[in-house]
Amino acid sequence: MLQLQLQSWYAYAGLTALILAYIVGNGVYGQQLSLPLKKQCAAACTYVQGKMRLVAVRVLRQGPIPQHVGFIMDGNRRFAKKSHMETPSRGHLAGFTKLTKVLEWCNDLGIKHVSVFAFAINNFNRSTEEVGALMGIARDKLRDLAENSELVNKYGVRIRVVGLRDLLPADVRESIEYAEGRTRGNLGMTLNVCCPYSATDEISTAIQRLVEDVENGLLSAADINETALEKRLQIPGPDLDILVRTSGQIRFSNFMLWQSAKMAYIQFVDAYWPEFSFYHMARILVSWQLASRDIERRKLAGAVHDSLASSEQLRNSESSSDTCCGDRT
Ligand SMILES: CC(C)=CCC/C(C)=C/CC/C(C)=C/COP(=O)(O)OP(=O)(O)O
Repeated sequence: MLQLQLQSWYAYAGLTALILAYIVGNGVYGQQLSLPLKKQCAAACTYVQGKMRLVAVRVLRQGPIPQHVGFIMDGNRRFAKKSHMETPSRGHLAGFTKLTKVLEWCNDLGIKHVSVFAFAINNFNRSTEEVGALMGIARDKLRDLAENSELVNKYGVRIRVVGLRDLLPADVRESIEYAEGRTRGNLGMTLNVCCPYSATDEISTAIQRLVEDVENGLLSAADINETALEKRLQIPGPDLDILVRTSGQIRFSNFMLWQSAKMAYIQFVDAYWPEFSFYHMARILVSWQLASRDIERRKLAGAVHDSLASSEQLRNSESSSDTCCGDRT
């Protein structure tokens, strides 16, 4: 056992030396390194990073793990420009690739619900080419994800798409139905893809549903409360524990406002979405873990406050029904 550990430490030490040699060598003699050697060094770097990530995941899993994390994947076009890509849509493609990585990390960390802002309702105002490219990505990649990815086949990720689906072209809707259908029974992580979505639309649609249910006699007007509205929202599952927005912009852009209203730990990251790294993710998780005891205390206080408020409400409604309407039987 000890021998095995020693051997792997030797391997790490060897690889670290190789990487250092690469960094130093590349800086000093960079032009002289042959291409195969450069490739080998780069592969060694990736290998060591992967191993370090596994160790970090193990350490992080010793602490509390958030149930639901939301991502505003911002900065794809600026990334495309900065990287001299041909079109902004290349940035969105890079954004999708990063999304699959992030889902892998979340799965490894044991996060059960992930929600991502893939397309805002007002993104339809962008150029025809860009909207077309984004629709193409949604059509092809959602099908691909459901069909061929390790995330779905090995880890049992369930895909759900939320938002105003009727606004999407028929071929995109078909892919969505395929992806949702194929992953419906999966019990691993749930991925909510918000597309085309806005939080204010989600809330006003829920209000509309409440009104319809009251009109159809399925709900009494007296029973309208937070819980009744919540049940009619499109994004299921627990409230957000963490909301991450990349690209350095400090705003919510109408994403999951209801679900982040109570206790979401908001994190703005100064990197474009395709640049978001495991290091960013780990740093966010550690700071949430450090704050989590305080968050739990506040949640508890909030729950006590809510239950006091609702019993007060009940008393008031009982006394007002006593005085104004007589019996409720
Ligand atoms: C199917 C699926 C889940 C696809 C996901 C692809 C993806 C990452 C979409 C995000 C699209 C978007 C509008 C990002 C915001 O960055 P921006 O375009 O506003 O960039 P900017 O802030 O630099 O202008």
